[in-house]
Amino acid sequence: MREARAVERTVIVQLDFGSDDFLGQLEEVRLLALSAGASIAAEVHGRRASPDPATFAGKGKVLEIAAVAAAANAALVIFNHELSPAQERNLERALSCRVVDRTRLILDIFAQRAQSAEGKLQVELAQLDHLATRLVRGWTHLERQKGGIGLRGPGETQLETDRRLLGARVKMLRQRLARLERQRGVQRKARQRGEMLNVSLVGYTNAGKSTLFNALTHAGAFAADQLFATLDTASRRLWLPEVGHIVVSDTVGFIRDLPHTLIAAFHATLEATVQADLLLHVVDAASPDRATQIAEVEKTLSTIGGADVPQIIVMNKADLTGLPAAVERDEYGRICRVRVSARSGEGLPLLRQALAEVALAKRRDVRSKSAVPDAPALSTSLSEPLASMASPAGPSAEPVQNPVSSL
Ligand SMILES: Nc1nc2c(ncn2[C@@H]2O[C@H](COP(=O)(O)OP(=O)(O)OP(=O)(O)O)[C@@H](O)[C@H]2O)c(=O)[nH]1
Ligand SMILES: [Mg+2]
Repeated sequence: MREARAVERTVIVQLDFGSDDFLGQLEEVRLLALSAGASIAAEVHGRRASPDPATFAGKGKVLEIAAVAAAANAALVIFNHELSPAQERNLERALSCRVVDRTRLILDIFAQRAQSAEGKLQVELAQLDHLATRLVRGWTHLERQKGGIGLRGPGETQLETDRRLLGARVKMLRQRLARLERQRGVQRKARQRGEMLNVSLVGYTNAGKSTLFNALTHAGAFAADQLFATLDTASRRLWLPEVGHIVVSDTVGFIRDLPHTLIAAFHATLEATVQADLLLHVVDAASPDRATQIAEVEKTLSTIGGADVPQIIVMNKADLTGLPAAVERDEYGRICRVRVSARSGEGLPLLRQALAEVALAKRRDVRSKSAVPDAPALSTSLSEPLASMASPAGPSAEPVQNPVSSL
């Protein structure tokens, strides 16, 4: 949609309202800013009981930010918070430079990354939604002022035109998206009816989903130490010995407080993502924030209808934690957690085995439902791959026979 912009000197502002994860959130906004292409010139932190309604930060803090921004010759101030349109406006006036809040920052990264026609439409829709609230609120604000002094100016006409154009564009984008969604729905139904297992990689941004996707499928998906490196869903077939092909999809990562405009615009894609037979929930096991990140992913999954889809937790980046590859099984004997390193490849045989078990279970299920005549032959072929994989002769078999209980 847009060319990557020139590097902008940026000041990051984060206020502490009593969060128990101030440092984790600070680390995250740094990575977000860098992912958007900003250069971080300075940071301002502070503590407050609650946001100031007019300027979010208090008077003294706003003066401090202004001084820091001027000294750093910054063109942009990023607030790692959600600002109201009025707060944004007031701050821009007080700081004499552009102010971007967390939502707009994330929207900007999405806008830079979108590749597919659908992704671009979704990001534009989210941006217009975001802009619309600002225009509408700006408009009421202006209306009130102008009503007071009884003047009508070009600014008002401009806003009115923009608003009408905006409405038309939003409508057109929604129609185009609906068409693409219908097409995809048809493809998905066809896929789901089959015996082939559909697996989606989900997880917090930067957890290593694309790296794992590449390691499993030998696809060339873009993986980078950036937030939201992936925006478009990519699917590849993965061949598993004794099972055949399964389909694995790599998707957009989740983040704390994913802007609701984005969830709304990406709803169809996200929903399609989680309508898989199995979710591989990839976790950056080396991150000190992994517990919060897991909880955030669970939260997002439940808003997009994915809470009930079977899940295997993949504790990734084992090379950084120094812990060995391992699997953990639930009370029914099904693999529920795997520890791997997508980078070194350690533990991937265990993950493939977990996928094979689920794929075979789905096949069994589909065949028993449709009561195909060759069902008895299946039970033989089913037991073979599992037995051969569980054989102590196989290099990946050992940890499966001795599952660890605390990954
Ligand atoms: N040390 C180590 N780094 C890893 C591993 N897996 C991924 N990474 C690194 O983590 C960073 C993020 O990896 P990606 O695969 O792009 O992560 P992602 O979850 O797809 O991220 P988004 O698409 O941005 O949501 C990259 O720098 C990877 O090289 C791993 O097993 N070990
Ligand atoms: Mg990715």
